[in-house]
Amino acid sequence: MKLLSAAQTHALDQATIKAQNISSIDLMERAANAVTDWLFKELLLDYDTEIHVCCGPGNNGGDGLVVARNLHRAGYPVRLWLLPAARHSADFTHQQHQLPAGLAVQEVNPDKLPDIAATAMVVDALFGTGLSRPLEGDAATLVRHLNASGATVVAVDMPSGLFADAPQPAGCAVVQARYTLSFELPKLAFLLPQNAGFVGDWRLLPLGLDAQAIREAKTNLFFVTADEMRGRFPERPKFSHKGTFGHALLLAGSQGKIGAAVLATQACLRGGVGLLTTRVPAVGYDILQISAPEAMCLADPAADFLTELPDLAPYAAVGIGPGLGQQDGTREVLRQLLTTAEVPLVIDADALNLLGANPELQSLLPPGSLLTPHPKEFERLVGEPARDDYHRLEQLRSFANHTGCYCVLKGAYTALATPAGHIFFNSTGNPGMATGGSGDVLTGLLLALHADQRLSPLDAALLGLHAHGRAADLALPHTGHAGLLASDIIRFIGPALSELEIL
Ligand SMILES: NC(=O)C1=CN([C@@H]2O[C@H](COP(=O)(O)OP(=O)(O)OC[C@H]3O[C@@H](n4cnc5c(N)ncnc54)[C@H](OP(=O)(O)O)[C@@H]3O)[C@@H](O)[C@H]2O)[C@H](O)CC1
Ligand SMILES: [K+]
Repeated sequence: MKLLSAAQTHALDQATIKAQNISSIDLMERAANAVTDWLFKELLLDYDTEIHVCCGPGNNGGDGLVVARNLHRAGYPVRLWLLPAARHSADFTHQQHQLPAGLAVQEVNPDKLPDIAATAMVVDALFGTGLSRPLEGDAATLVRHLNASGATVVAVDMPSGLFADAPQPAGCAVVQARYTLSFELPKLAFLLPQNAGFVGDWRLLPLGLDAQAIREAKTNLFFVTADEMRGRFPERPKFSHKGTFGHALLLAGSQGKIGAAVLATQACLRGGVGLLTTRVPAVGYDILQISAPEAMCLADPAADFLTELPDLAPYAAVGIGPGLGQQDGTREVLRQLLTTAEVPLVIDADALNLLGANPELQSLLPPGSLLTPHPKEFERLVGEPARDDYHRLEQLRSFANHTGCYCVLKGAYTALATPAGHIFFNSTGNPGMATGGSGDVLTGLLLALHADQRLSPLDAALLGLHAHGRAADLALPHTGHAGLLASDIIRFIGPALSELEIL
């Protein structure tokens, strides 16, 4: 799915109106009816629920007027609040004239704000994609009042005060929605951790936007859905053999962190690799052989950390990082790998920290490699803290661009930046994954997919991110969030990948 800017969203509305030969009022009715249907279906409102609908002066407010009308007609006791404004949009004014006589309408008085019970439901239709500056004055006062009420706030299209595609200054008033009901395509703002407290759970409602206009809209930001991933993992041909799926090499583990090597090894095996050799320091040999008998184990001559790079000739892809430690000897293994590898590399964890601590190594990164930092590792890699999540995305894009590598930024919506400047947000996964070892599992899985000769580096990365989150989602009913372990994710890699084989 494309992520479009506020300006592009507006253009898409106009294109839809033209292509479908409808009026802007028709589109507003569709939007507001979809919101009302959702409220009826998902919130199961009682007829005595206190409902407040707060409307701003533009078309977001117009949507709110139609929602209030619908709720009133359905027999709910709705109170409608209008924000004082010098000008209103034409469609707002049109909808204001359609309000039924019995519906209570009041202008918001900042000196006597509405009484809102904590058990009430508030529909926030103050501002949407037309927000042109941070909220202040009456609008900010009302928003702070809504947030303090403790009521369940359902935002129409956007939590009011939040920009769709740019940061807002710290401390300015933004609605803290429990739900945000947006239309057809998500907004970039929904995917960034800094906005989680405003957006709440977001949903996309159908609006019937013009498919051709969506296809033609230019963007380098994408939200990757399950529908888009389905069928992208090729089924195994009947006459395949283990060579078809590649022989991978994993460099991992150090004294006290052999578990990371085990997890990455098991995940790589479950990711369908043809053959896997794992290189661990000697201390890990027995552990690995016992816990992952399907993998070959190549022990380093040193006991506690890696000091020698094996001959790379047999391998289709190499992964490095889980539990590696940052010893000088291991740094030299990384340096040698970066200068000699001619196959795709997957670089994680301490290998990233070594790249951060030794920036001269970064110029050796073979183009096309995949790096998988979490935000702290990414900060060490680029050597500069980000101002906010939007700035961090720009840093990510620029890093991928100047190194020619694919770079992940792990999070609730893990982002993948490509050398060409695209950013793909993953849609699977859950908070149970915030636990030690889940990154090691991702590395192992990504390594398996990079060794598979049938997949491009981009598809391998997208499939791996999707399947990793999906495996955790499949594990969740068995474990709950708190009880989810990295090894539970491994158990469900197979089923998660199978889902992606079928169109
Ligand atoms: N496809 C769709 O998604 C559809 C969306 N619809 C809804 O329409 C809104 C966008 O409507 P728009 O009228 O463009 O914008 P808003 O309603 O968000 O706000 C515009 C008015 O608000 C004023 N404004 C902007 N910022 C502030 C501020 N900080 N303080 C006070 N007033 C502000 C703005 O005035 P300007 O001075 O900036 O001109 C406008 O008066 C979208 O979000 C959906 O909810 C349609 O219903 C159809 C389909
Ligand atoms: K809103």
